[in-house]
Amino acid sequence: MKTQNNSMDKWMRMHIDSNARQELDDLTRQSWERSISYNLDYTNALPKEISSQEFKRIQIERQRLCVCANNVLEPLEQRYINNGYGLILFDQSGCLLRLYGKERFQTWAADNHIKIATRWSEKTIGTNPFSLGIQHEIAASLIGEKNFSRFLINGAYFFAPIRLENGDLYGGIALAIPKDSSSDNMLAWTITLARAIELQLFWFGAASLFGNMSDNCGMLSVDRFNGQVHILIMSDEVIKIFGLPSRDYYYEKLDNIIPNTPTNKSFWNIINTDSKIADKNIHLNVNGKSVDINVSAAPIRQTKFHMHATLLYITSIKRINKLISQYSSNIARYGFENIIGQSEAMQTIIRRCKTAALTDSNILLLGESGVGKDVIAQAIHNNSDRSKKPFIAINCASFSKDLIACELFGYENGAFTGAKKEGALGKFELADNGTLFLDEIGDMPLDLQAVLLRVLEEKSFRKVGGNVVVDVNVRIIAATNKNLIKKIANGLFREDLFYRLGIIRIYIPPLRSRENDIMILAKHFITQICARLGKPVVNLSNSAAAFFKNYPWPGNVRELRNMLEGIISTSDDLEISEQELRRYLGDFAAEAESSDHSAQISHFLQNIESQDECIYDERRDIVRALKICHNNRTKAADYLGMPLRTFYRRLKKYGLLML
Ligand SMILES: Nc1ncnc2c1ncn2[C@@H]1O[C@H](COP(=O)(O)OP(=O)(O)OP(=O)(O)O)[C@@H](O)[C@H]1O
Repeated sequence: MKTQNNSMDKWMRMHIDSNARQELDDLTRQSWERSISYNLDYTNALPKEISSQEFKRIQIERQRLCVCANNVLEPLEQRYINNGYGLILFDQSGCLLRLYGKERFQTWAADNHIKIATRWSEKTIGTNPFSLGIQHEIAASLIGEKNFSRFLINGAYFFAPIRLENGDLYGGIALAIPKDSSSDNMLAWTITLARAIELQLFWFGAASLFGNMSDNCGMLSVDRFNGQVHILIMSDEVIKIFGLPSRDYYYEKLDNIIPNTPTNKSFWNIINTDSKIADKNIHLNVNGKSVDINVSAAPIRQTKFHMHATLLYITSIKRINKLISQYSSNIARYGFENIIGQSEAMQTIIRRCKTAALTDSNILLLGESGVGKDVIAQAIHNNSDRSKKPFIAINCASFSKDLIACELFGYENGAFTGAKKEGALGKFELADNGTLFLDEIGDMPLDLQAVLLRVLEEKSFRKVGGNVVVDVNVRIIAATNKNLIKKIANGLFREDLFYRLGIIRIYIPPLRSRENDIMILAKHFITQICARLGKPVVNLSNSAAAFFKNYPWPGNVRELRNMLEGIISTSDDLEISEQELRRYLGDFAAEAESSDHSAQISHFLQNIESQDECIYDERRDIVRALKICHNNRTKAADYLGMPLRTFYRRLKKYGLLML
């Protein structure tokens, strides 16, 4: 009783006599001076109570701190903490989050107004070790009378800050004990506990960092405790795949995020059976949205740390499909540097294509089969702003009428018998933000042409069997070896689609009319083929070279390359002779010789319609646009995708202003 009275006397003296405060260390004394200046009622000063709503918010915000502190302190609370003392967890603002200790401690704490959902600041309760430690981010201990408020003088308090890896203050832990029971090394104990909590925070922080290392594959790790499944790691990619708001989901119950409903049964089976699985495609409903994922999972058991977790690697099916497409046939390998051609025609084409690549307008490539439309489309893509995005090609002639719609727009799950369960992405979605190359556009069925036109105009579409509108940002490059003008005249190709696709129209002439390119291309292919076959580079004899120039090349560049490959791979001669060429071409060579040049061409090209009409005729296009738009110039300019001012300049240029 005497000591208690002594302590009370000392405490009173410190309140009324500044000399009595000289024995305090500097930081504590300064805090006392400030507390006195606040005019606090030190006999009744209490920490501020926090509303339950605010406290709930703080608990969610500091979920990570609470869980990591629980991991360290709960085992202590159960086994080692004796009845007399306890531990107190604070957040970085001095909010008391949790008390750990047996019943006697809890009662003692309550008697001294040490309760959860209270905020401990110097301004409300005067000098106390918790706010002192938080304010200066230091370990602090205050015993009995060194505390400002009457309610703290019965105890001894040892506070240690809890910091994150980057040094930021995250909270604090305090050991509280009735004053008479305190001993010397208690601050060291508290600091050790704080370090243990920091280590937990670091470990989970590092695990999350690890989970975020890949942008493509998400990591979800869950922990099983008392029959509940909690989230340990949910990487940013998983948050994105599930379409959830971006925040910390640490230790949230998994079924709050992915409800354990029949739709999500396959996913919950993985969690509940806790087995190892690889690459399972799963359909989920998260937050009311359908999500298709590919999952690999592995259980983690760590007995020493009581860890019973499952680690899941999650990738969106959308992404996998995209990769499959990207890495199968859809790679734009060619740049303009790979396009060989010294002829004036080819040089002009390359110049025009380079300019066109910088715009976002649709491009229509016209020309016979094998002239290089595909390689030019790739080069345009690679020279455009979209070069880092997908280049997706589709050959419109190689699908049936029904299939091509699925190929272009994809389908929803169960859209038709035999459809994949998880549905499929179409080329439009795969090409989002990139380029869609519609090869052989002249062979697209008429009804699909109407759909395509709508997609080009609205920049959105519906999947086959689906209702959801999918927005896309795709640049179209279309190509054809068909005479579209003739097709339009025969009602087989939509005129409006022709104009929409051919905002920029580029005609690639056949090889026979690019005489200068034949030998350059031949030499280029010879070097390339010989290198690939590991053979010394072969020459062309003079007469073979002369034969080359006179041959009509109905198959254009493709034919030239195939012929050279056929000859080089079956002969060991170091020179390609004219005889060799004749032998390879057989009847074709004889035919080529037996008729005059123009007859040869028409013979070989009987299936290829003249492209001359396809050559870009701007005047004709403008007249046609005006006719379609009933002479409304604004509409006609829009129809051609031309700025109005340019349109007027063209009207003037072609003497059409009076129309
Ligand atoms: N200027 C060129 N330089 C280099 N290689 C070329 C050139 N033009 C065409 N080729 C090659 O010729 C072959 C045929 O070209 P490509 O497939 O681009 O023709 P295409 O006009 O798209 O034919 P199709 O109409 O049949 O689809 C390809 O292997 C391509 O690499």
